[in-house]
Amino acid sequence: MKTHKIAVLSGDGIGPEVVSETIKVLKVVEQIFKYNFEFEEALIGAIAIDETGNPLPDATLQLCKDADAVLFGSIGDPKYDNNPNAKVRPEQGLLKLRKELGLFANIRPIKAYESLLGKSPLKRSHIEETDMVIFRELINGIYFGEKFTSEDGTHAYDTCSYHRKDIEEITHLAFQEAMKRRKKVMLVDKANVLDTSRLWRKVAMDISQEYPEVELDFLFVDNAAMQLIINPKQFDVILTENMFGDIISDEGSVIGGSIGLLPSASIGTENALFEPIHGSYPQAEGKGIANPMASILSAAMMLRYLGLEDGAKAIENAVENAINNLIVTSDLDETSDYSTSVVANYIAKILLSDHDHHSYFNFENVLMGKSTII
Ligand SMILES: NC(=O)c1ccc[n+]([C@@H]2O[C@H](COP(=O)([O-])OP(=O)(O)OC[C@H]3O[C@@H](n4cnc5c(N)ncnc54)[C@H](O)[C@@H]3O)[C@@H](O)[C@H]2O)c1
Ligand SMILES: CC(C)[C@H](C(=O)O)[C@@H](O)C(=O)O
Ligand SMILES: [Mg+2]
Repeated sequence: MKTHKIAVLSGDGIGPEVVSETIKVLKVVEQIFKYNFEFEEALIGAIAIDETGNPLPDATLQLCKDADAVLFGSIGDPKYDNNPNAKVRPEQGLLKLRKELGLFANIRPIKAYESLLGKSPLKRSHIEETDMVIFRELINGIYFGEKFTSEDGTHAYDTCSYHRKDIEEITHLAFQEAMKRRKKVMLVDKANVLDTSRLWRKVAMDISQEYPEVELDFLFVDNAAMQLIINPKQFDVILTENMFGDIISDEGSVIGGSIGLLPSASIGTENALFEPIHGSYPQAEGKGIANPMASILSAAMMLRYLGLEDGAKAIENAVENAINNLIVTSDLDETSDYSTSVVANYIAKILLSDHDHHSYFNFENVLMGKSTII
């Protein structure tokens, strides 16, 4: 089996906690399916600023370019969030990495798990059977346009800019995904106000000609924010620009019950990075309460991207088993006191019990501190 080189960027806050649990799960999958992973860690975010002055050191970027895939945790720190004057910020590391790797499509699946329907603040009848995927453009738009702050700090602007070529490729991906699903693409935009949105509509209409079986529809983002709450079942594939995608995906996470469940894949032509959609959740750092599932499910998306479908499916099934048995962190069940690692250990145990009985018993010993196979 080919060796897959995986760059591991744990980052800040809960990033290192959820990523180390994910690697534990990946090592179990590696053993079961005889995969061969080579993990190499590198700095990004606030920790990279502390250690090198740069939120994306050159060595990190090079490692990611050379890797078969990047596993990313989260970045961000209150010392920057609370200081609008900071010139260097952790988020710049992630944005530069996405841009340098050409990760134009951020794919964010959202679904309502049957056993969590009662855990969402939204009504069960509204959310059951929801199954959608957001295709968020990731390396253009207002995040990357010209920016300005005046010397006296009284004037600032950010510019939202798109070229046709920035929209085409992700639009094709969204239509191709729709062909495998319920054949519906919803473009979320603000075409009643923004020129960039009108360009998105034109490009989507043109490209839709190549996919006659797929129904293309349009929704203004303000209405989309409401529809996501009152009737999320209507969505199959949502296609949208960078900032709208950022906002509506956090909103959509409420359907599943917690943002701690939502994975994502950021795909480019040459590279790919896998990241939970949540941030560094600094309030939880070191407490062992962060939900590791978004990160573990991002790793499943990584395996699928690497062509390791068996491992991907096995992880998704094991996570679903944990969810069905309510072996979840407190974000999904306020009565739960299962920690980040207890949840990940359970997922690892299920993988072993489903696929590798011999090691399963060893793993029981590991959990009881009697062995160190993992
Ligand atoms: N991709 C990223 O690395 C990323 C994404 C978003 C925010 N950020 C950064 O993270 C920092 C904190 O931002 P924020 O508070 O707005 O967003 P956040 O996603 O870190 O946390 C928002 C809330 O979501 C919940 N949450 C998030 N992750 C969770 C998990 N794994 N398990 C359980 N609950 C979870 C918590 O209730 C938390 O208060 C900021 O510095 C921000 O810039 C980074
Ligand atoms: C941290 C930030 C730059 C990032 C974004 O806005 O893209 C985050 O919110 C995300 O959703 O990945
Ligand atoms: Mg976000």
